[in-house]
Amino acid sequence: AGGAMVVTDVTFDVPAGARLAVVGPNGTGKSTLLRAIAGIRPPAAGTVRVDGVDIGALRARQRALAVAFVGQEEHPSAELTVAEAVALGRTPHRGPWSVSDGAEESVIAEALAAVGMADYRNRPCTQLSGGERHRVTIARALAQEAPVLVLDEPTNHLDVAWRLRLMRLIDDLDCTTIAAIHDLDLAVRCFDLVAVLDAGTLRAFGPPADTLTPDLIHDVFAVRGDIVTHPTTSQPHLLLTEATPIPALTKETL
Ligand SMILES: Nc1ncnc2c1ncn2[C@@H]1O[C@H](COP(=O)(O)OP(=O)(O)OP(=O)(O)O)[C@@H](O)[C@H]1O
Repeated sequence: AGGAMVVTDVTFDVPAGARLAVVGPNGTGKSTLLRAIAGIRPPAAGTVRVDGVDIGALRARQRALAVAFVGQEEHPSAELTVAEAVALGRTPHRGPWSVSDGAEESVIAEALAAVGMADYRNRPCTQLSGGERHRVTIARALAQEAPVLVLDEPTNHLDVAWRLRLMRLIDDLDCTTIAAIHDLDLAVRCFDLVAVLDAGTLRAFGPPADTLTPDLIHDVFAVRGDIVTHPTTSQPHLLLTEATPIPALTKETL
């Protein structure tokens, strides 16, 4: 309330099960949009519907059953063990008096295994690296088993191998996934749809090849984007370089 509108005029539909990458320069409104989608900070105007239901009208528990969210700098609570932090994802599924049973335990174990943290289950969250903590918060969201998973820059803190594993994981999930992502090459290769935000409005929306064109990349990000073919796999990749050629170092400039 009282704040300026950060994101305006954004309307799109994501088919169930699709993977949507939200891209755009820093400060363009990606986190704001994702928080609105997840119902964390409802929009001042407009609605977000999951399977036709306005999530702004849901109580917290129903909302948590509909959408799982991982924030950009979210950390598991320090006093919890890894397994306890992931178990929090099961809270909306539990009745007030229910205790954890075998089925609950197996969901938690599966989520931990998906992010490679099974061997850390009894470790306090304080004794984790930044990337490990981040993987635990992703496991917590997976354990929530919501039909929509919203991830704000999920590759942050992850090493190169884990960035690619996370993309594989997202690919294997049955749920709809919406992720803010800075790596445009990953957006092109690993997502079905791309929403390009530019200064708080939706600049383009559609399949990666139709949205992340060299012209649009130049316009929105002020860099040069070239689609190149991987020498071994023949897959298209997006190569990003500075828009203006870097002057070659000559004897005179050295
Ligand atoms: N709590 C806040 N109060 C006021 N303005 C905010 C607040 N949080 C973010 N903003 C502003 O809203 C705009 C959009 O921020 P947002 O975090 O959604 O951008 P973003 O696209 O996720 O950026 P980044 O790529 O840097 O994470 C920015 O101009 C930012 O300065």
